[in-house]
Amino acid sequence: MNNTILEVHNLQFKRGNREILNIDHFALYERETIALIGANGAGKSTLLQVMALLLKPTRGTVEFRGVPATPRNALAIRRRMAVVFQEPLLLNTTVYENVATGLKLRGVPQGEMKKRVDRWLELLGIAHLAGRRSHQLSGGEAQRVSLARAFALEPDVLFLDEPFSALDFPTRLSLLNELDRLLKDTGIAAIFVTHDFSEVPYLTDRVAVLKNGRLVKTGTFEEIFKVKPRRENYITSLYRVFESDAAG
Ligand SMILES: Nc1ncnc2c1ncn2[C@@H]1O[C@H](COP(=O)(O)OP(=O)(O)OP(=O)(O)O)[C@@H](O)[C@H]1O
Repeated sequence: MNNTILEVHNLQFKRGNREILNIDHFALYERETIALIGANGAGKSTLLQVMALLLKPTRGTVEFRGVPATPRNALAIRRRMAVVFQEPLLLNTTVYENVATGLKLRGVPQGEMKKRVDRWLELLGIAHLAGRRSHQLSGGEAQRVSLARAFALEPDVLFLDEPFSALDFPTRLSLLNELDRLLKDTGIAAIFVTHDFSEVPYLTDRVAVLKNGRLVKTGTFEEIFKVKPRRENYITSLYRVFESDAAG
């Protein structure tokens, strides 16, 4: 995993006179998942949006596969990326159309588009909801649609900004597990923003810690937390008990 897919150099982002980000260097490698963690207001969402070319840095560069982003190539680079936000931000239409729209806009031919939409609805367990309108979905279902929409674009980089923080624990747990498997299967590189440390062991090859807009540490889970990553915790165990009771 040593090829860099996304890199920032000498990055600064200001709002008015206030410096929000100041980062010398940060890189995401092919096939890796980075958990970007930090307290509220540390600058995680801002960094994610700068890397996704949704916000322009005040200083410094964002490079995609070694090529610095410029106003001329930004759209082409953005088309190699997909973003999933905390709010699913679905269009007021069917689940199928929500997943298909981005592909239509990118000129994917009809046959290929249908194949991709069907595949991702199936992989995210929502094929039965294809004809359902977005306002008739639960929060967990809506976030599955948002993930299907992002994966169907077959991006090189997926940005996830606290995608599950509004969901209940069982839903969050199953989506974290599924997302981990899908990222591994597809090899899509990802940056996963969270302020919930219990989510970190699920989606992490490396952890990056942001504090007051500065990157204070990057390393493996073990290097950062000095313990081995364990997904099991008492809430998971409680949930299993509840599940087996419900089943019995
Ligand atoms: N649109 C905006 N206008 C002005 N200031 C903003 C805006 N968006 C964010 N900020 C400020 O920028 C700083 C970084 O915000 P950001 O949302 O990136 O942090 P975060 O680490 O993602 O926080 P959280 O975990 O609460 O989502 C904060 O001090 C925030 O108040």
